[in-house]
Amino acid sequence: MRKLDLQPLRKGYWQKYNSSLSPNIANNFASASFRFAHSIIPGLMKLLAGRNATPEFVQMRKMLFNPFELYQKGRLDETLRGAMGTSIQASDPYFTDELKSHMFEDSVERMKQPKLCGLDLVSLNIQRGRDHGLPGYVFWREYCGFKRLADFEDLRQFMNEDVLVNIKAIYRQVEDIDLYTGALSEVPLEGSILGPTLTCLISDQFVRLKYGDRFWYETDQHPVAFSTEQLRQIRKTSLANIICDNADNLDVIQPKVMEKLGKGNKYVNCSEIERPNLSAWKDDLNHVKLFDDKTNVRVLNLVVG
Ligand code: HEM
Repeated sequence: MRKLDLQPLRKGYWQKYNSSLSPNIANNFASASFRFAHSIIPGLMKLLAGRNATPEFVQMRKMLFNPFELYQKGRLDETLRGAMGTSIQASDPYFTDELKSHMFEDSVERMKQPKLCGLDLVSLNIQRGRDHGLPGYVFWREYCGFKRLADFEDLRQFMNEDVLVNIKAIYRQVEDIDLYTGALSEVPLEGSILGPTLTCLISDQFVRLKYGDRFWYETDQHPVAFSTEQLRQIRKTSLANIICDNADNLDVIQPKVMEKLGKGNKYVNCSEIERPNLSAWKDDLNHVKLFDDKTNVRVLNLVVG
């Protein structure tokens, strides 16, 4: 993130907009690479009634297409508390059965349709890559600048034995391996949850989304640029403040929501979390000159009256 300058700035404008880069979403990103996150989803959703309460767990199949649960008193806050206190699963080629065998199973029943078996998200992902015409894993490794793979033995350097056994049992040749299967089977890089191919393809997308975006919020290009004061206020926004402001009655939160509670990330009161002050966006009608200052006021009165 730091090397590619993907971190938000703490102050000032970001001046690396590049009009020759396309911020479009790449086919590989939507049909395979960014779906890696399906592997880190836990099968049970945690609900926490209070910070010291005993957690309750609900199978994911019961929650998909079921927002009605959240309408019950206290349920929204229990869900948010539970989600903030849940760690991700390992990013690997293994998935919860809730997504592999039971996806949307209960929602069909709720719609009073005859009971069907659930869907398999992993098969859908692999199939989606194929019907979008994605070349195989071997192609994408080369695309990322890695050495061309000649056979299954070449996979040993970056895949574990158990994974390799499965891959060899399913695919006839190394060129047949789907991008989704191959990329998720790589051992993650040190300090990361992604292997080399996913790191390459996902960072390519994020670089283009930022560098190729003429409206990037930190741009200094007029007329789209925010004022320095507006930017200062935007930088006070955090996921913690958004959750506090939108929950029903959440009293405390960890400031770094996506990180575990602990030293350096202890509960603080929602009222103590910094928030942006929106007065930096207040219009000063005296500056909107239609003819002169006097007529401006009269025109507005006419419209209102
Ligand atoms: C409970 C959580 C989730 C469920 C049940 C879910 C389910 C799905 C389903 C059913 C599809 C369409 C599959 C197809 O027919 O091609 C899909 C697509 C996708 N998912 Fe997920 N997903 C979840 C979470 C996530 C997360 C956390 C990420 C990434 C951070 C993600 C990334 C994607 C992407 C990039 C697509 C393709 C979107 C597109 O091209 O329009 N999903 N997901």
